[in-house]
Amino acid sequence: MIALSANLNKIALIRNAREGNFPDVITHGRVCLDAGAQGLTVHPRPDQRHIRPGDVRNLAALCRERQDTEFNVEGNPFAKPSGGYPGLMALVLETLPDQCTLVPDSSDQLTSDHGFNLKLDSARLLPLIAELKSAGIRVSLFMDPDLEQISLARDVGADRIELYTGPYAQAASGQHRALNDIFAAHCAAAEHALQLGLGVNAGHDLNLVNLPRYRTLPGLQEVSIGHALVVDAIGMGLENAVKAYLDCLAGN
Ligand SMILES: CC(=O)[C@@H](O)[C@H](O)COP(=O)(O)O
Ligand SMILES: NCC(=O)COP(=O)(O)O
Repeated sequence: MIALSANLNKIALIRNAREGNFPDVITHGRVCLDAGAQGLTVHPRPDQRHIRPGDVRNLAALCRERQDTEFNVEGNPFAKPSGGYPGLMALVLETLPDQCTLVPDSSDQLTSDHGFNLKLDSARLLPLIAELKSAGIRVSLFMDPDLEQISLARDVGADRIELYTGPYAQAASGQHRALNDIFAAHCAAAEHALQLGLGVNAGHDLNLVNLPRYRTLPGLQEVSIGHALVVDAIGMGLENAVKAYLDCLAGN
């Protein structure tokens, strides 16, 4: 069974558009879990454009009180603390999520748009990954489907990789020839990761149109989906949107 981890970034983005706490991120996280999502994902960024440190703390408590629910916190471990943002490592070691997905985003990026270059970052990542794992946190690295880089992910001690599916999603909305090539590259990357003993997650711009094919990726364990999930929820409601993604992942 492929786990659905609902990303709540965009709920927080709407909340931050006004003073106050409406919509309440925790309430909508609970709706996702009650609808059957196996976990929640957030990506607290230094500029706190959406998820804030308090959201991470509150969602960690929500997920802890529920059986078989995973909390996944994403972010760049090298981003400097600023304002009320304590830094990813401090926030994750304080809240102890089930999984931490390290992402090489710079602070000024609109969104995540590439995986790690471990030829450059391995030395800096090694001690951080060791520290997270010693705290009992599963570590996933946000990666492009590059076999050499995925081998380095194993070498630096990652438990899983998260395949960046942005280019796949772009191809799925355009010319199909590129889509076949890109999906084949993702399948080869997943097979390579599995042979190395790495788990395989995936995410970014997955939606109800491109997920039916992507769910056939060899050994896929978890997808984290937020942007399209929240857009779909505008039309069908959040509970129904979560159930639609779960049905899609189940092959219905
Ligand atoms: C790493 C990734 O692809 C997403 O998890 C990320 O959370 C997207 O961030 P925004 O929601 O800020 O675009
Ligand atoms: N890691 C991907 C994620 O959490 C959500 O990405 P998106 O669905 O908001 O593009």
